[in-house]
Amino acid sequence: MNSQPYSSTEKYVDTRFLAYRFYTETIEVSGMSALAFFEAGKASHKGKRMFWQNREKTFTLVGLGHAYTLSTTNQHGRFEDIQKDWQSLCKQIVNEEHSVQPILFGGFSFDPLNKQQSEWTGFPHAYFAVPSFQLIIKEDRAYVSIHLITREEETFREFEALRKERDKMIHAAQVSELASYNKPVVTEWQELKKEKYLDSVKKVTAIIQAKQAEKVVIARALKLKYEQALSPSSALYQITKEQPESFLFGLEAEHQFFFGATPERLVKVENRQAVSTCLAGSTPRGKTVEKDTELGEELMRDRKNRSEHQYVVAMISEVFKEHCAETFVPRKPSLMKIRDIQHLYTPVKGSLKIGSTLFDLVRDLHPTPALGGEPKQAALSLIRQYEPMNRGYYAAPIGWVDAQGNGEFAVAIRSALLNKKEAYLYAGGGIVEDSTPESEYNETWVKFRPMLRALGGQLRDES
Ligand SMILES: C=C(O[C@H]1C=CC=C(C(=O)O)[C@@H]1O)C(=O)O
Ligand SMILES: [Mg+2]
Repeated sequence: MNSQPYSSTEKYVDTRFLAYRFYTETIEVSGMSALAFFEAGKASHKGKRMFWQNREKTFTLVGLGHAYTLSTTNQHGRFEDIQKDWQSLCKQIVNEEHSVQPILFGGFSFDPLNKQQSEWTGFPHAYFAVPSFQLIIKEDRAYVSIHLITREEETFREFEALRKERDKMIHAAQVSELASYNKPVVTEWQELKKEKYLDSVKKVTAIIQAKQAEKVVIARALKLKYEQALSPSSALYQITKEQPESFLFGLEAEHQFFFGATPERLVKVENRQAVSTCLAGSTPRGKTVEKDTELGEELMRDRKNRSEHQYVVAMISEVFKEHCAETFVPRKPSLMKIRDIQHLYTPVKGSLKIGSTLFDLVRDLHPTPALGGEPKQAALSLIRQYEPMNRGYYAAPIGWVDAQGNGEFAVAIRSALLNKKEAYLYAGGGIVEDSTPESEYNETWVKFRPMLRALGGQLRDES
């Protein structure tokens, strides 16, 4: 089954990987908590762990250790580079597995051309890894795979050592009492560059009114400080408990941990069927059913929010038409209601054309006008000019791909970066011609809520 990765899309072949052998071995294990397995990797794989759970909760992935990492400094061809290297690596897979496939997990930064100094010291502009130990939970069954990618001829001993380590971590994850974590205690709070943010929204709105762009997403950050170093396991525990209806992701890079609970899918490809999500336009949840319904109905009728949303639908539909033989787009949005917020939502579907891949869609979709703006390049340069920060991986594509080119990427919003005893939280909103700084500022508070809950920060009561 692995002999023909990306079967119809042999655009890229690279000889650099010919000397490598990619060994995989999978066993099925009885029920295990993904979080317990993540925690079991702490001693030996801290800084090299990953976590993913899809929105439907039908697919969970934990990766521990790096069998191989892929990165690139090529700012303009980073999506192609990662795809090409992954395809080349997959050709070196020695033994076929039928139950599960090896997975490459990682992400891209939002904008490699943004040169502002930032807190994102551990994260290159493209950062992907094949985990040494991969746990997959799907259809209520759990599988642990070992991956070994090596140029050595003699692998028997190395593989034996990996098996021993695997068994130790599985044992630890199965027998350890399921940890529960208290929320961390915040000692200090900062709204970073609040005045600059408000001023940027004002200026960008004026630029849009002067017809130099149609929509631009402007974001800001909060910085929280703690007495103790923050724990990735604790952060994942909180979002697993509190944000069940979102994609959950976590990615370690050296001593930093980027994680989040995002409702927004960038794109999924399964058996050459592609799905994306247009998500833009927001209002809080109401305290009562009546209030909630009223807020939802107002959102559906609201001119400003409908226009924010429509730019996203138009752009995603355009990209899908390029890469898909048939595209399906509902005529009007519906509401996506999640714990803290309601959004206008339009799913887009299509069947991939021969020659198009998941990475092609990621490259052409990112950033959609839900995170960048319209027109794309003008919006990106306005963000570089006016937004008082460097987004790093916030609002960027995070996700996975398997050896056959199936996979899924989410848009990394409702997210935070943990950096030792500090956390940076990010949120933004779509600026259109009738935006106001105050309402955009209030909207960011609603979007901060999932991460504030996970990280023990104060919630602002909005409704
Ligand atoms: C930019 C964010 O959200 C985007 C996604 C959904 C709704 C949005 C909005 O209504 O402005 C944003 O475009 C964020 O959560 O930081
Ligand atoms: Mg908005």
